[in-house]
Amino acid sequence: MSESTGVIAENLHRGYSVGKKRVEVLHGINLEIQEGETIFLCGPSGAGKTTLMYILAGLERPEQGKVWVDGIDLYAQNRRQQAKIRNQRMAYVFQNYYLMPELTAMENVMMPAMISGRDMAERAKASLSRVGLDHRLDHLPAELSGGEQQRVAIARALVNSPRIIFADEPTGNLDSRNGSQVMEMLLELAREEQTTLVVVTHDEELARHSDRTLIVKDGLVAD
Ligand SMILES: Nc1ncnc2c1ncn2[C@@H]1O[C@H](COP(=O)(O)OP(=O)(O)OP(=O)(O)O)[C@@H](O)[C@H]1O
Repeated sequence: MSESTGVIAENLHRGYSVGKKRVEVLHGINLEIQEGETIFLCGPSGAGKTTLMYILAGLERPEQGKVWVDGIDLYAQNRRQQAKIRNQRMAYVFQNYYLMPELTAMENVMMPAMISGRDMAERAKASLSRVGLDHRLDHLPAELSGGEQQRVAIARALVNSPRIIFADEPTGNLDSRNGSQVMEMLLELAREEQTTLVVVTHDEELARHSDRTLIVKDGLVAD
């Protein structure tokens, strides 16, 4: 445990073996994300943006290197402790929303609150209200537009007041108007809550919103 807050990556290496072939993706990445910062990870397709984000987010173990989250050495923790850190401090927004199809908007947003055992319904309602979906509480995902589904996913991400939100191509399935709206909403809410926000996108135009943009290329990152 160290005194620092935010996310620190030290010398991250990750590659994949497919059959006899080996692909080296990350070649020793070092970076520091301050608490409350909005950071975009950009770069060409296949450069390793998602791989890097998953490692920072506790979703994929690096082959070498360390990730510190609020001073905790993430991958030195056992699986249960890692799950607890993810549930208490982190939230995720994905390109495909990953809503449970058989649950209503309200029930989807209540899910992480149930896991962490807090008062569910009020928090879920408040969170959906913040993304402008008070009138869609009882709709199933299939009864919502793409933009609305992503707003439910954002409400779900916010419900436990996470320290860090990781968003992987959050506007990738939306047209440009809906995409901008969703991105602006995510940025505004993260700023209001002083939540650290890490966004992966190949759309450098969106990166104008960030405090800092890092380009992932050739296995390394550059400002
Ligand atoms: N599980 C896996 N097994 C084998 N190779 C993988 C695996 N996951 C990723 N890769 C390879 O690692 C490289 C980086 O993938 P990654 O998804 O991190 O890139 P990206 O920068 O997010 O790309 P995009 O913008 O196209 O989504 C790619 O060449 C991909 O084929």
